[in-house]
Amino acid sequence: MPSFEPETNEHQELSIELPVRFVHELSAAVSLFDLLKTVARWSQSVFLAHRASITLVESDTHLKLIAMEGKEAIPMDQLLPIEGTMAGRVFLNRQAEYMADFSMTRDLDCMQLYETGLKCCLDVPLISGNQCFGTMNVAHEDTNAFTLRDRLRMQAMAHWLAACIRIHHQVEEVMALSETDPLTGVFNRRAFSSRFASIAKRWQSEEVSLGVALIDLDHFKVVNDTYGHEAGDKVLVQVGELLAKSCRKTDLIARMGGEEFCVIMVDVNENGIMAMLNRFLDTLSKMSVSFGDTHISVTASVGALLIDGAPRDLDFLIGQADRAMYRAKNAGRNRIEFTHIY
Ligand SMILES: Nc1nc2c(ncn2[C@@H]2O[C@H](COP(=O)(O)OP(=O)(O)OP(=O)(O)O)[C@@H](O)[C@H]2O)c(=O)[nH]1
Repeated sequence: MPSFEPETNEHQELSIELPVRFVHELSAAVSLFDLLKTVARWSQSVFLAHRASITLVESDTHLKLIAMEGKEAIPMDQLLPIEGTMAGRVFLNRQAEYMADFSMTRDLDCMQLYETGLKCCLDVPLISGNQCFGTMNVAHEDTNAFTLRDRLRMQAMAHWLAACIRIHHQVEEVMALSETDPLTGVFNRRAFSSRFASIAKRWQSEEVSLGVALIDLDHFKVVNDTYGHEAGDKVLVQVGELLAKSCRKTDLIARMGGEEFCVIMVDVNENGIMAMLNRFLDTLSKMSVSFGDTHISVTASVGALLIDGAPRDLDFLIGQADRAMYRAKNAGRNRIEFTHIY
């Protein structure tokens, strides 16, 4: 495999000329995916390549093809193993590689490119700070089609792209934190309202039924007063975990505040709602939270709704569920009060 000579000051002075339309399209990209697609598309023309692609790390063992332009030599849904591929090696070693002639290659990805008539490729790592996020790749139908200058230009683009990916990940982390209840890990009330807005759209357009359950722990003040606030926190964490286990993956679960949780279920019926909630209450009443030498048990009261008719706003639903939940409290707690709204 031919390697490039080391960078010199002269190389550092190299400039990259980018088509103005490329820069305009970059500024129009509204998501990371858009940005990667735009870069792949333009790198094909900037480097006069027959194929350009971008991979991002998917797991300890695989890269994922995220954007591709030109020859579809490797299917988009195929995960690339890090072991045994040139892209994987570039990712692991964090160093650009140039395969000038595929006829001798033993790398799985290069062999796949070779089968479709491509003869050489240039891969550079996407590095920002101390992290490598994946690789940028261009391939050509002629052997030895890329130059050192191409590598330096592509590496510079990859550094810039990696910085964008890094910032995107940081924004995602901050957003996840701002949406999560720090104690239990379920959504907080703010996230609940914004996620409900998108559920409401589906509710409106597909006319599916909606289930709501407001779950309030019983006599939780006694738990705090008897065992302390820390013990109460531990109970809340385990209730959140049990609720997440009891619900479907598609259900929206949030801690509304204090010892109150809410679940929104799309496309459900009365039997489904009641079966889930009964299972939850039953497991909860048998659950024992250990705290030091003590074991704490709690129960909950639930106000449940099924709405079959026209969509309603969130305040109305919470108000109705709250009323049903208080009926459950007044009727002796550890039970469900159900209301069907047509
Ligand atoms: N440990 C802990 N306690 C909390 C938290 N948020 C609210 N609480 C407590 O939850 C308790 C709620 O008490 P109440 O509103 O009187 O309700 P309750 O004792 O559960 O009684 P009922 O709802 O009528 O069954 C209060 O003692 C709050 O301090 C929290 O984050 N951690």
